[in-house]
Amino acid sequence: MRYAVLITGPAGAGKSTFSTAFATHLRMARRSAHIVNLDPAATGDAFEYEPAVDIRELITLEDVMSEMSMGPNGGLIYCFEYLLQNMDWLEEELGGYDEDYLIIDCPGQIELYTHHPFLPTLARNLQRMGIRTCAVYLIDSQFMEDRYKFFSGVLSAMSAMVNLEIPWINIMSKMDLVSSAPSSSDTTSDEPRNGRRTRRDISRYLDPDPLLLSSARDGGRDSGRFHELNRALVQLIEDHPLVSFLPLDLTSTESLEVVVSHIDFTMQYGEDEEPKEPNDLDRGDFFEEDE
Ligand SMILES: Nc1nc2c(ncn2[C@@H]2O[C@H](COP(=O)(O)OP(=O)(O)OP(=O)(O)O)[C@@H](O)[C@H]2O)c(=O)[nH]1
Repeated sequence: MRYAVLITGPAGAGKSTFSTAFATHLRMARRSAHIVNLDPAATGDAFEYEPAVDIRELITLEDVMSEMSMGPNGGLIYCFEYLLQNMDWLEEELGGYDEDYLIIDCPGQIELYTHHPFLPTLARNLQRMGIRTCAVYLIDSQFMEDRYKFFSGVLSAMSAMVNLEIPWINIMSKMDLVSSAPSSSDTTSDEPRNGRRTRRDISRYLDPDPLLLSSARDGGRDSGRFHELNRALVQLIEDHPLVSFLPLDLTSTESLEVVVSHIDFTMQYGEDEEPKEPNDLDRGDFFEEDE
């Protein structure tokens, strides 16, 4: 059995960094892992490992922009459509990897996740090739600094999940940038105190609490029609609680291990091994000392 993890998420969410850390972790556990680069705009030194398969060997954004006189956005879409027309190239490139873990680093263009058919078609093709596939969707922990930005991230994750229809894990990346030190006594407010968030604050973002939106007090912004829009979003998230996030702190081996365990479980990696119970998997030590 071959396994593929699509590493998705908006630009700068940490996809390439996570792909490298993930590959290193699997290799240290003596598992065979390879990075597949599907970003035709990736710069030469984007990867610590040479990608085993690289879309830039088929087509690069630079060539499309210069030869077709296209801008960067149109050029990227052209590259993905070109790849879809050349799935036999990808199939051939992946053909040599049996019983391997393929870590597929996807581009950060948000259209790809919300409405473009590229990723659903790619996922169907991978499954047709007999590759068990799941996706992780990263959003940057800095989204937690602004609730409106955060909920736009939640909605983008929800939209991408619905669009892709494969097993799915949402990840809050760059948790090393978030201080989770508990404040002395008050853990009821969701506002950071002295610039530091409490663990309770963080849990309200990992399991998105729609009340964060309805309790927003941002001056004139939450009046009138904007307030109505927020209420509608709160209702949507309450009615469809599809999105929760696993925290990822790449400075902690344990945090990475927890994320990898969830990915393994989602794909039922190694069917011959003892099946894992979902309850055996927690979200690491973010809340261990809480309460
Ligand atoms: N502090 C911290 N920085 C990170 C982490 N992951 C990535 N970064 C930084 O965030 C920036 C973007 O990281 P990338 O891994 O290139 O993000 P990406 O999602 O692949 O970006 P695109 O391919 O452009 O969409 C880089 O400056 C990284 O060094 C992390 O876990 N912690």
